[in-house]
Amino acid sequence: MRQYKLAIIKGDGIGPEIIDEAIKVLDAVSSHENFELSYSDFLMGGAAIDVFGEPLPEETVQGCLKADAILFGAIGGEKWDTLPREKRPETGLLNLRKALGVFANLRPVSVYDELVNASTLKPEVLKGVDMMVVRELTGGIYFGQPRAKEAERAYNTMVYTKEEIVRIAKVAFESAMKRRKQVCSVDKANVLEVSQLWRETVEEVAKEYPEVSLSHMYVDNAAMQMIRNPKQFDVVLTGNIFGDILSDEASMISGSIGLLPSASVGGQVGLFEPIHGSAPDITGQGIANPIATILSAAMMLRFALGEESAASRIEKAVQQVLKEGYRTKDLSAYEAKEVCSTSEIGSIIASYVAKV
Ligand SMILES: NC(=O)C1=CN([C@@H]2O[C@H](COP(=O)(O)OP(=O)(O)OC[C@H]3O[C@@H](n4cnc5c(N)ncnc54)[C@H](O)[C@@H]3O)[C@@H](O)[C@H]2O)C=CC1
Ligand SMILES: CC(C)CC(=O)C(=O)O
Ligand SMILES: [Mg+2]
Repeated sequence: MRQYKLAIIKGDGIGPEIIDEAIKVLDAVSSHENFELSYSDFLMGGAAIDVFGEPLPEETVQGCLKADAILFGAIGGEKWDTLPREKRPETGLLNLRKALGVFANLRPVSVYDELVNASTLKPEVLKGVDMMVVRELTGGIYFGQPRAKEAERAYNTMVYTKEEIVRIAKVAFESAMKRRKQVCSVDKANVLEVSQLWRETVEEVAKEYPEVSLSHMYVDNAAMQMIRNPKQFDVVLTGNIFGDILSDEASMISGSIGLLPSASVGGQVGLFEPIHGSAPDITGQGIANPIATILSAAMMLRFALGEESAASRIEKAVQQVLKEGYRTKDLSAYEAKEVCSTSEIGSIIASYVAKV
């Protein structure tokens, strides 16, 4: 029997609630598809600060490096917000991504027919949206030096090397080759030198992919175009901060940030994480939507473990459950037959895995 070792990082806030549901679904699909998963828990973020005094213990990095894949919930919360930057949960996540070398974050955005009314956008604008945001994840302004916060002045630096741009651009073009063969590179080349290098380099990489059409868009326009006409996008290639912001925006095309999964790849081991954070405002209420995490687990099965059939079984189960009108609170206003708790919808999806 095929066996895989997973590192599990539940994290903070709703992290443990949503990961528990993803594991329920993984257990259901593995028994059905005849492979075995073993889980090892590791601490990170605020949970690790409380135990070890640091957000990313070495034990967690080593455990992750030994795993076949990592499933991650979310980190952060008010309790740790006053700590200096190096000690914060968010820095732990950035450092984990860097330590794993996962420079490419793939964030697919699509619209379920059943949720077409869940967005504030019109159904005709939404129907058929299918885009892939390819976000650079281990460079840019979140990592650049120098950085400092002084009493009267603070600064960060956005840096990209040509090598970093080439490798993420290749991921975007390879993705486009399997899709509708269009890449829209999003930058701010009208004001930022780093974006000028980004644009020139993406142009160079494009020459290796003559079948793919490349366009460029400034990030402010891209934010507007995503709402005006999201169907125009196939692959959106962008840097760390722009991709972070645009993908949260894009989640509202789907209807809720609780729906969007992601795969952080390109390193030794893949990290699979919902795009949202730890949602302290709803923690412990049993109302978080676990679908983004469940779909991240599906991406993990596909990209890290090569279990395509299991991955698509999970995706079909999620679709069927939404079709039948089961909704968590974030989506409850939209043709809900039944409003479910986090745990209820996880169990329903797990039970549908065998039926689809
Ligand atoms: N990958 C990660 O672990 C991330 C961590 N964070 C951290 O999370 C904390 C909260 O950050 P926010 O800016 O509030 O962003 P957030 O993504 O945690 O929440 C934004 C809003 O979306 C809602 N939401 C998020 N996930 C949901 C889900 N699965 N189901 C239903 N509703 C959901 C929340 O209730 C909140 O109203 C901060 O400490 C932040 O630094 C933020 C983003 C990513
Ligand atoms: C620590 C943050 C950069 C996390 C975040 O918002 C994200 O990766 O989407
Ligand atoms: Mg974000």
